[in-house]
Amino acid sequence: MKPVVAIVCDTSQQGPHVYHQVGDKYIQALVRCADVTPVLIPALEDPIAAADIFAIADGILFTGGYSNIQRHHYGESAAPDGEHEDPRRDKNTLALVGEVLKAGVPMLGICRGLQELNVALGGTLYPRVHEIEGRMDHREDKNAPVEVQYGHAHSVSTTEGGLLARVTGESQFMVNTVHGQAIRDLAPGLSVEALADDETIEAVSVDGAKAFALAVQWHPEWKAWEDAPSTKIFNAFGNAVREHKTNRTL
Ligand SMILES: N[C@@H](CCC(=O)NCCCC(=O)O)C(=O)O
Repeated sequence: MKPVVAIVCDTSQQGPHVYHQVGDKYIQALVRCADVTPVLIPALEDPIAAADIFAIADGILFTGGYSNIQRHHYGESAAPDGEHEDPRRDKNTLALVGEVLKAGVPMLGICRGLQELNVALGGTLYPRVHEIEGRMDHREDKNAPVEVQYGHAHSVSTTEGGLLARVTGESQFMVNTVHGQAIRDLAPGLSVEALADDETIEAVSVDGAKAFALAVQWHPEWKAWEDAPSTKIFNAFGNAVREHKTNRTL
């Protein structure tokens, strides 16, 4: 049996109903480049216990998502009306991060997932990084075709000797960019794994983690099999998940 990777869903309101959902590109990247079986975890009001998730999953993927983390989680006053938020996802993922690290379950965070890792461990975000002097606009052009939205947009430079540099074998490579928020204060216990030219933190790892614990601000899941660094990130995550499955005692 292949190892299982759990993905906590986004929620969205469709008419009178709440739906739980995960983008297909995350599922495809896990299947094709990590060789694991993805399972979707609904973002319940009363979150499923971490132990119950770990009983069925050998790794956790924290995906990207169009919603923004509610600002009170990182000490800011509420966002203006109309902000796209997903409090249910916040409640589920922010609590799960600490449990994942405590249990030594391998994790990969992508975009919102990186932001969740940072906020869960006590870091803060820029709610609109493009409004900060000297920073680039890291958002996609929503009117462009999706291939352009998720096409290479800027380079990142990896930290020498760091996890991401070892996984990709690269000191610099091109990434896409689809985010309006970004790390402001790095949480204690995280290390920078890559920076953009404007100093935006693009990847982090967890110091002294018991298992693979990497998060990136860009979207390696987008056609991961066509982009060498993306393939390597998912390969490395898959290998860590396989190792955890082999060694776990529960
Ligand atoms: N909303 C946050 C997070 C950005 C993010 O995760 N974007 C992903 C978009 C949808 C997807 O590709 O899954 C921000 O804007 O910083």
